[in-house]
Amino acid sequence: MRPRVYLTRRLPQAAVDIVTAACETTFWDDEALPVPRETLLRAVAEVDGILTLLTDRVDVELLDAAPRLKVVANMAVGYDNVDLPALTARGVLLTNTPDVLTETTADLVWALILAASRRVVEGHRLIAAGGWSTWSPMFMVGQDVHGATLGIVGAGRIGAAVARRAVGFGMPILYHNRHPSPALEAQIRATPGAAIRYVPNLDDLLTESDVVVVMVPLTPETRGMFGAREFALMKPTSVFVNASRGPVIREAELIDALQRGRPWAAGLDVFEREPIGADHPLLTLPNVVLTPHIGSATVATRTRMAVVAATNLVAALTGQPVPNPVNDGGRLRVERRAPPV
Ligand SMILES: NC(=O)C1=CN([C@@H]2O[C@H](COP(=O)(O)OP(=O)(O)OC[C@H]3O[C@@H](n4cnc5c(N)ncnc54)[C@H](OP(=O)(O)O)[C@@H]3O)[C@@H](O)[C@H]2O)C=CC1
Ligand SMILES: O=CC(=O)O
Repeated sequence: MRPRVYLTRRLPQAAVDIVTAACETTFWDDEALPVPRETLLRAVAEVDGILTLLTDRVDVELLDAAPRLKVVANMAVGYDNVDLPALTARGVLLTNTPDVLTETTADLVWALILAASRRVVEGHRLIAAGGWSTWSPMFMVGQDVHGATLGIVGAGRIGAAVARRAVGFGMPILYHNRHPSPALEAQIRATPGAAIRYVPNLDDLLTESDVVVVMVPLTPETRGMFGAREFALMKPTSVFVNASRGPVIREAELIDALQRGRPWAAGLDVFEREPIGADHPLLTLPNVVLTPHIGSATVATRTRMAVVAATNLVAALTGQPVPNPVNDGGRLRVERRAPPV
């Protein structure tokens, strides 16, 4: 009998085709809105696998509702929406979608760096409000990006792609991870004149950088990593960009810091509680640029992510090698299990 799966959102047809070719498939037939929790809990009762988005909470309650579940294929590289220890304890495999979104997300980080540094959105708003009267020497002046020191917190796949782009802007690069990355350093130094340095102490990176980009995963260790203390260390001319996860930042403390002018400006793609509304206090600040969690949002990349998630799901349920397992223990159990009856 073919495995049964549930897709928690309407996906690009290329991904649906992969799943339906191998599995009995039901899905939440809406592209824009997440499946309501009660519907999801009912839908997973008989399934062997689910394809989830980062808007779906995969926790003990859901696992209890899905006794046959063998695999959760998350259509994202981040998986902080999933209770990984709970999945692993039950031998349920988790997969994610790394790599295919790396360059696209790095592009968006750069959009935020440039827009926040050069007041792009503020300028647009000013014109739209009829507030542009003349050219004057210090009108709408921002901060230079070229030649500025870039500090990357979380220089993994995406952070490294951000760093590669910085070489073209002539920016010296600092990075802070738990471990240095000789591969990244070699890649950057392959360009004559390009400079990169590992900074083991986060405080040092914050005091030395002109632009700070955060690209760490959300974990117990990184939750609340940036607050009033960290912002106070930054330069009064600094630009802060977060495209990782909202809860890495203590948002109320960032708002307070931006009101005080340190950092000088911020570009944010992610928020403590998403989605945020038009009444969010960040929108009262002139020195922020906000995007609605669209780091990987291009047609090509979202299609690739859906295809990768579908491929992971099907591979796990048909005994094929799984391209992107997150928890190896779960994967082994999947392979040992008898086919679904
Ligand atoms: N805005 C958006 O739309 C998107 C957001 N994301 C977010 O970006 C995150 C990163 O993705 P990706 O680059 O592929 O992931 P990677 O795992 O490749 O990179 C994460 C980096 O963070 C570092 N890191 C992890 N924990 C810590 C810590 N406690 N302190 C300092 N550094 C740390 C890691 O290095 P080390 O292990 O040495 O510490 C690693 O270099 C995702 O988890 C997701 O949350 C991803 C895609 C799109
Ligand atoms: O935020 C997106 C992801 O892929 O993670």
